[in-house]
Amino acid sequence: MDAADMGTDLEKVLIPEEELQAKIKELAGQIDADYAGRNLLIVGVLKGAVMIMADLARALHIEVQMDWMAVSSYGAGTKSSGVVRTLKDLDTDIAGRDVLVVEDIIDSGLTLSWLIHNLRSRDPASVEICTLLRKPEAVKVPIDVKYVGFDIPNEFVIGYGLDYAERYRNLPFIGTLARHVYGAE
Ligand SMILES: O=P(O)(O)OC[C@H]1O[C@H](OP(=O)(O)OP(=O)(O)O)[C@H](O)[C@@H]1O
Ligand SMILES: Nc1nc2[nH]cnc2c(=O)[nH]1
Ligand SMILES: [Mg+2]
Repeated sequence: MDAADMGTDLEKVLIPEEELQAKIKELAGQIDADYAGRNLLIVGVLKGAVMIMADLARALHIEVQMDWMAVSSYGAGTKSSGVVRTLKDLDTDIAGRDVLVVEDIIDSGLTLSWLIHNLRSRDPASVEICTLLRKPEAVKVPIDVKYVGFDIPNEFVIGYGLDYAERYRNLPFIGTLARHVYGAE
């Protein structure tokens, strides 16, 4: 799916595909350097982080293991409920492991602050965060993030894993939606 397939639903492209891919290579270079000689587990947060996990993992030169958690704090729309639920836990025992949580976006920070707290209670050697996007103006819970792709304005974005009511995850860029798509919300 691309901009042309969206008709009038697309308001604007915020971060084009080439910029995303260049940034992911840059992040991978930093992670390669920081975790050289270690045994890193990267943890993707379903479903939004699927694209960044897939591209980041392939851009890394170090060997990593991959696991997934599914947590949800958002309903069908654009507002966080503030209540985080575990929908799928890790398959891996992370005690003593170096863990890097990979996320698509930090908005309020509620999802990751809950998740990091949850993972730290399992006695890992280290837990760090890599997020493709962050909204500095929206953050309600400050979070220590080691790797950030882009700081973006406080707008609801879609594409590259990020959905609106489960739509538009399969766009290769980050964009914003035209007002008419949200309807009466
Ligand atoms: O910082 P926050 O305000 O908590 O928002 C960020 C989280 O919200 C989205 O996930 P969502 O819960 O919508 O599920 P999804 O990844 O399956 O789309 C996004 O992928 C992050 O995980
Ligand atoms: N699609 C999408 N999901 C989010 N979850 C938290 N913030 C956002 C956002 O801006 N877009
Ligand atoms: Mg998510």
